[in-house]
Amino acid sequence: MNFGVIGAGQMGGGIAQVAAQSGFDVLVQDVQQAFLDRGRATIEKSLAKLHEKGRLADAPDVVLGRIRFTMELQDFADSDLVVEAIVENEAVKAELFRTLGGIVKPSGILASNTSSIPITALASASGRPERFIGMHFMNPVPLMQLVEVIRGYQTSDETARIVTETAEQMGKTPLPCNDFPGFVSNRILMPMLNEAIQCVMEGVAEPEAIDGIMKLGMNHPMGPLTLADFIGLDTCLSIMEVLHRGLGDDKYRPSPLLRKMVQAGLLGRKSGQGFYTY
Ligand SMILES: CC(=O)CC(=O)SCCNC(=O)CCNC(=O)[C@H](O)C(C)(C)COP(=O)(O)OP(=O)(O)OC[C@H]1O[C@@H](n2cnc3c(N)ncnc32)[C@H](O)[C@@H]1OP(=O)(O)O
Ligand SMILES: NC(=O)C1=CN([C@@H]2O[C@H](COP(=O)(O)OP(=O)(O)OC[C@H]3O[C@@H](n4cnc5c(N)ncnc54)[C@H](OP(=O)(O)O)[C@@H]3O)[C@@H](O)[C@H]2O)C=CC1
Repeated sequence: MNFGVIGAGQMGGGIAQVAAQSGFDVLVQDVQQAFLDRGRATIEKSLAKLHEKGRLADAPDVVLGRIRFTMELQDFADSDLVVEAIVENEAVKAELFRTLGGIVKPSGILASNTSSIPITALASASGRPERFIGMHFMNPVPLMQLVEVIRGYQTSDETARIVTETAEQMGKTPLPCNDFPGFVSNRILMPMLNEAIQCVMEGVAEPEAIDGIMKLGMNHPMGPLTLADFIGLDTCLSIMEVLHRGLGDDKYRPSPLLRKMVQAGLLGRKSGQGFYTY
């Protein structure tokens, strides 16, 4: 399978890596060489770690050898499946899919790894709504089991079947859902993270105590503020805005502190500072 990935950030890099681990020929695109270099370095580090633990079937070099890096969208003409993992912004994603729809061969499937943006709207932009779907991986992709498979209004049964089988070939567990704001994962997860941020703002407890209470009290692997920093506070804000706008209920209102931190450029782990310093 010719497997395409757009965006070499934390999600795109992880998706490309797992696709290559499964034996697919992978092509990754980003808008600057520096982002491609950073993505490649992250993949190398992750492969080395998995190899050290005996969790890779092939040598890291062999897996890496299946991944090509490019800045040209035209290179995706022959892709069988392209997964988009660029910034969580509907206008930017729609523009990309308008372009990709004119490049990728007609039988190719286009998928978005979006956390919350309506699949049906992106499908319309692509010009091939029956061969468009949400393929939502979890962070960190090499370690997390789930792929949420989101059908848009016009997604065909054939497209859903191919993408489900592909996720299984990647060693993941695909679970289906329909196209509603935030799908299942972020409709349930993100309000909890937002509430934890609101607790910081209201002085209910210090960040370390909030995280500790949720880790020790609920057996969560990471506290909500650590997880928000890990996901990226900009991505968390975008998701809350989609939930608030899409469901029209003030219970999804983004915390003003979350908004302020994003305005200040405190995006969590990826910027070096969020609720914690990295
Ligand atoms: C926003 C969205 O749209 C959707 C989302 O993705 S929401 C986010 C979903 N993800 C989560 O909720 C993650 C919650 N956290 C966890 O499940 C766990 O903390 C975790 C799986 C990330 C890590 O597991 P952990 O038990 O805490 O152990 P930890 O010691 O931190 O890491 C385990 C090992 O994996 C390694 N590891 C971490 N990331 C890795 C990666 N990308 N590749 C390879 N190895 C990795 C670590 O280096 C560590 O190795 P050592 O044992 O040698 O130190
Ligand atoms: N973070 C998470 O935990 C999860 C995120 N997602 C979703 O995955 C997507 C990517 O998130 P994430 O990897 O965290 O984000 P990152 O910021 O790590 O990566 C996004 C990448 O896409 C690049 N990019 C931005 N605009 C374009 C464009 N027009 N064309 C090509 N590349 C572009 C970015 O470059 P630049 O640096 O210039 O912005 C960056 O390299 C989002 O839709 C997000 O909601 C899904 C599951 C989990």
